[in-house]
Amino acid sequence: MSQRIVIASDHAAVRLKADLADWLRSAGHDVVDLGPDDERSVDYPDYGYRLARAVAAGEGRFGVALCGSGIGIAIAVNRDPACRCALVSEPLSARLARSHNDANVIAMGARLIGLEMAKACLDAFLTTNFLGDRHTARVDQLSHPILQEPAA
Ligand SMILES: O=C(CO)[C@H](O)[C@H](O)[C@H](O)COP(=O)(O)O
Repeated sequence: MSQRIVIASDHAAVRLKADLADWLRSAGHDVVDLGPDDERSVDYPDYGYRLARAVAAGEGRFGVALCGSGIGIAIAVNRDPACRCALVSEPLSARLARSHNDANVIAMGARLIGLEMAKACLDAFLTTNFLGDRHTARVDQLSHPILQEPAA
C-alpha cells in the first residue's frame, strides 16, 4: 500500500536519504524530504526535531530518520512523545518495531549499513502491521512518559 513518508537526515546520511527517497518513490510512495539537501555539516537534533514535528502533525504516516550511526537522530525524534522511533540495522528488528512497538519512525545509520540493507529494513518496516493485543497497553504507556513502578 502506498504511504506518505517523511524523511530527514544529517550531513552523514544525505546520499542514503536521496537513494531511499528515490527507491520509495519508485515503489509508489509519496515522499516528503525534510532535508538537508547537501553534505555541509549540520546538527542531527535540528533535523530529528523537524521530522518529529512532521510526524506528530500527521504530515506523514511514517518517518525515516538517518544520520551516521542513526543513534543521535533517533534520540532526537524520540523526545517527541508522538513518535516511537526504532533504530535498526537488520530487517527482523524493523519488523518487530512495527509488530510489537507500533513504531512510526525508523532510524538507520548510513555509516553502519549499506543501501541494500537499508532498503530491506525499510521494506520490512513498511509492510508489517502492529499486532495490538497485549502490546497495546504497553505502547499506550509510552505516551505517558511518567516513570512508573511495575505493577506488583
Ligand atoms: O549522531 C550520530 C552519532 O550518534 C551520528 O553518527 C552523526 O551523524 C555524527 O555524530 C556526525 O559526526 P561528524 O563527525 O560531525 O560527521
